Formats: sequence, structure tokens, C-alpha cells
Amino acid sequence: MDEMTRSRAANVVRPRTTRSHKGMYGRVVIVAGDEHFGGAAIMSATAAVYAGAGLVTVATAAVNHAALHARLPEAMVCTWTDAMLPQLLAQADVVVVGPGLGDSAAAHVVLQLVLDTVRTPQSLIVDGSAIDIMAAGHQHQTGTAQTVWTPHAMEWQRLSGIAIANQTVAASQAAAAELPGVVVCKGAPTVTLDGHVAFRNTSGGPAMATGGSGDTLTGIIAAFIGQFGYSLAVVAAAVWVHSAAADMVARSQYVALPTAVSAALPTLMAQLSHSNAE
Ligand SMILES: NC(=O)C1=CN([C@@H]2O[C@H](COP(=O)(O)OP(=O)(O)OC[C@H]3O[C@@H](n4cnc5c(N)ncnc54)[C@H](O)[C@@H]3O)[C@@H](O)[C@H]2O)[C@@H](O)CC1
Ligand SMILES: Nc1ncnc2c1ncn2[C@@H]1O[C@H](COP(=O)(O)OP(=O)(O)O)[C@@H](O)[C@H]1O
Ligand SMILES: [Mg+2]
Repeated sequence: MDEMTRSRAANVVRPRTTRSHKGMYGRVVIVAGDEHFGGAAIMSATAAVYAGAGLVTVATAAVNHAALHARLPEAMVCTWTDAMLPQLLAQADVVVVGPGLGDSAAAHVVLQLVLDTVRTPQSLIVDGSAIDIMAAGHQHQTGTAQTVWTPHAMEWQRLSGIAIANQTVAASQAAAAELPGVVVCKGAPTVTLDGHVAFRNTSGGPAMATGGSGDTLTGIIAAFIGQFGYSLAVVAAAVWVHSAAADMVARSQYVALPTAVSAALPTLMAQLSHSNAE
């Protein structure tokens, strides 16, 4: 099994070219946050912006819009039933679906809209409640080969059918081979795999064991794909940066609050890109 290390992550986080514009760094649409889980949408979107995505639009329940703007004026916003959403999804480079999506009829409808719209070479990140809905419906296919599944152990048990105690890399590889794209098997450590190759993460720790850490990871993965392209190594590098930012926070704080982790991203990514530039 390969390891995702600082030096490998630094190879992904390239210095930006002088003549660049936000359209080069990814149009990201995040479909998340029902009336109860607005924080998940805000944490995912915050991470996507702070990890360098070019443009971020959040499709979330209307009740979350004011809170989102208050914390993240950089993000644009719409509802799940907005007439603009199908076009926004069709024009996105990267779509995230699932953080705080919940299990309502509306959640099922908007998930199906995403699955019916997003096609290769667009990338799709499937997380949280979207994994649970697809697992319950035995839906294991998406519209794009560039899919990233980000289950924690319980979500992976639901999707793969592998009991948590039996989630070895070999068993997870066999299950991942039956899914489009790559699977981020979140845990301690996280292993990112595609049915053939696996990257074991070398950063992170228990300070990350708090609600919102996974929501935050989805935004970082989306931003990385939007800037650096879709590949197993880019996704594994996003996992490394997420955990390394948490390690930076955990040096002085008992819990790595997901919003503090996002706040640490621009500094960490600058350090990595400078080391890459040398
Ligand atoms: N502030 C917010 O709005 C938040 C929203 N969230 C959303 O809430 C929804 C439900 O996600 P949850 O993960 O909370 O709920 P789940 O029911 O999917 O998982 C929570 C339970 O799964 C079990 N579990 C998780 N990881 C495990 C492991 N490694 N080993 C053994 N058991 C494990 C634990 O019993 C845990 O209580 C998702 O859509 C998520 O995005 C959460 O991310 C928390 C924060
Ligand atoms: N003890 C730990 N060591 C390393 N990483 C951890 C630890 N506990 C949690 N994490 C990380 O925190 C994140 C938790 O994801 P998840 O359970 O989906 O959170 P959320 O509450 O946002 O849904 C994963 O990336 C996981 O790898
Ligand atoms: Mg989660």
C-alpha cells in the first residue's frame, strides 16, 4: 500500500501561475444542508473556498441562506428546487452531494437530479446522507467515472455490506472495484483506494473526532479536483491536507474544530506550494 506523505501532497499543491483567473480553479456546486443540518453545508462550502476553489455555489435549504452569507460571503447560494439548479449542476466542474442532506423526500429528489445530471468529465463527491440513501436503495452507480465516495466506517458498512470489524484494505478494495471512481475509507488512518491502488494517510489524529470533520473534507476534495484535476493521488493529497491542517490546530487545541481546520488551509497550502516551488 502506498503512503500519502507531505512531500507527495506538496507535489499536488502547485504554485499558481501569474496569468490565472478563478475559472481555472474549479466551478464547485455543493448540494447539502436540509433544515436541520445547515452547518454541514456551511462547513463543506467554507472548506471548498478556503482550499482554493474558484467559484462555489451552495444548494441548501432557504433557512440556511442568511447564516451561510454571514459566514461565507464568497459563496453563492440557491435552494434545491431553484429553477437554476439543473443548469448549475450541468455547468459545474465538481459537484458535492450529501453533507447534511438528510432523508426527506426532497433530499431523495435532489439527489436523483444530481445523479441524472452529472456526467464525465465532471467529478462527483458522494458523502453523508447521500451515501445512506444510495446504499438503502442499492444504487451503486453514478453518471460519472470521476466519482469520489467519502464514507466513514458505518457509512461504508451500509454501502459495501462489509461489517466495520471486517473492513480490511483487501475487502474494501474488492468492494471499491464494484463502484465508479475512488473511495475514501475515512478512519484512523484514512485509506483512499480505487479497487487497485491504495494510499494510507500519514497525518491526522483524534482531535478530528468531532461533527463536521467529514463535511469539511468534502469541500477540500472538491477544491483540489477543481484546481489540480481528478485522480486517486489528488484525492489522497486532499485527505492529507485536511488531516495536516487538523494537526496544526491540534498542536494548541484539544479538539480540531472543523471551522478552525478550514481557517488553517490557506497557510498550509502556501507552505506546500512554496516547498514545491523550490
Ligand atoms: N453540523 C451539522 O450539520 C452536521 C451534520 N452532519 C450530517 O449528519 C448526517 C449524519 O451523519 P453522521 O455521521 O452524524 O450519522 P451516521 O448515523 O451516519 O453515523 C453516526 C454514527 O455512526 C457510528 N460510527 C461512525 N463512525 C464510526 C466508526 N469509525 N466506527 C464505529 N462506528 C462509527 C457511530 O455510532 C455514530 O454515532 C450526515 O449527512 C452528515 O453530513 C454531521 O456531519 C455532523 C455535523
Ligand atoms: N481518531 C481519528 N484519527 C484520524 N482521523 C479521524 C479520527 N477521528 C475522526 N477522524 C477523521 O474525521 C473525519 C470524520 O468524518 P465524518 O464522520 O464523516 O464526520 P462528519 O461529522 O462531518 O460527518 C474523517 O475524515 C476521519 O478520518
Ligand atoms: Mg460525514
